[in-house]
Amino acid sequence: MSSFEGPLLLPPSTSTPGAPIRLAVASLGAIGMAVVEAVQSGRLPGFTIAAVSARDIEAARARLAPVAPDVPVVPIAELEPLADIVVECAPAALFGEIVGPFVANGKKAVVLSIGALLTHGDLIELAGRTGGQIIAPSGALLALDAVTAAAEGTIHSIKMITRKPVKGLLGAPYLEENGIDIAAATEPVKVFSGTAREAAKGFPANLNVGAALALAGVGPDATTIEIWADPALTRNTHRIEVDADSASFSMAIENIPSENPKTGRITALSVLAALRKMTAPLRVGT
Ligand SMILES: NC(=O)C1=CN([C@@H]2O[C@H](COP(=O)(O)OP(=O)(O)OC[C@H]3O[C@@H](n4cnc5c(N)ncnc54)[C@H](O)[C@@H]3O)[C@@H](O)[C@H]2O)C=CC1
Ligand SMILES: O=C([O-])CC(=O)C(=O)O
Repeated sequence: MSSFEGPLLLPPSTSTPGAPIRLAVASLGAIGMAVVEAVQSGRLPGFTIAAVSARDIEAARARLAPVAPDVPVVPIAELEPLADIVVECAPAALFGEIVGPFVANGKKAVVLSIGALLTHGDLIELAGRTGGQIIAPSGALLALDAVTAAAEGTIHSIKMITRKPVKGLLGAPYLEENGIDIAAATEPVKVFSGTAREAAKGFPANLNVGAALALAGVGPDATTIEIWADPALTRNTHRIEVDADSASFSMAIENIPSENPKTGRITALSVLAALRKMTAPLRVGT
């Protein structure tokens, strides 16, 4: 469950009509920095970076200096009063601390550590009570539009097969707990087969896409995940296979890693696309 135990404050605070929507970015890793750079360069009209948080405040100020010298770097607990929306892109363990204050105040949270949502159902309920909203963009995955549409009917089965370069999986608790050593692998190794819930627990920094697929479709216990470490790969690849009463489909994505080898470059772009859709006169896709 969430560690967030803050107050439930109603009604939601709002920004001045016509003013840019104020974004808080937590934190300044591969995704956060890409979002800040895009907004600062004017690629997302109508939005402004109001504040960021980081583990090392001085290092973050130095990182921001060339692109956003005036943006305040503040502790996570100080973000909410400064912004309308938070972009959560920090280690999963900080999820409740980052998202809680925003949804408690009827605000939106765009979240990337989607695996953490499986143990923070209380925050979804909280958002339901306050009028806040938790938005999980497609991130590094594809086809969530078709999965959510199929879920309006009956989905018979959903499976995802993830293949990652070895360095995209190193350090995952599941590997350490089960004594699986992939560092010296010379051919593809199947390291996990189970449910999306088990995958989120065992690979908290590597498999948010499994949790996203589960939440879009039939839930974490009915979604099947297979994970392979493949030393020949340079891209994180995800193939999903869906069988529903409305359609059957299988789709795959090959993600070019960002500066963080666990994270595909497309993830930060999906945040920009999700934010843009919030105010766009035309929305394409569900
Ligand atoms: N939904 C999706 O499809 C995807 C989700 N993700 C998830 O998004 C999140 C962010 O990913 P990346 O940007 O690649 O991670 P990253 O590791 O590049 O950045 C995380 C940042 O959080 C900072 N941090 C650590 N402790 C902190 C603290 N106590 N307070 C504030 N900041 C702190 C780190 O210094 C780092 O700058 C991760 O949870 C990752 O698993 C990543 C890729 C795809
Ligand atoms: O799901 C994740 O956390 C990251 C991922 O697989 C990718 O970027 O391809």
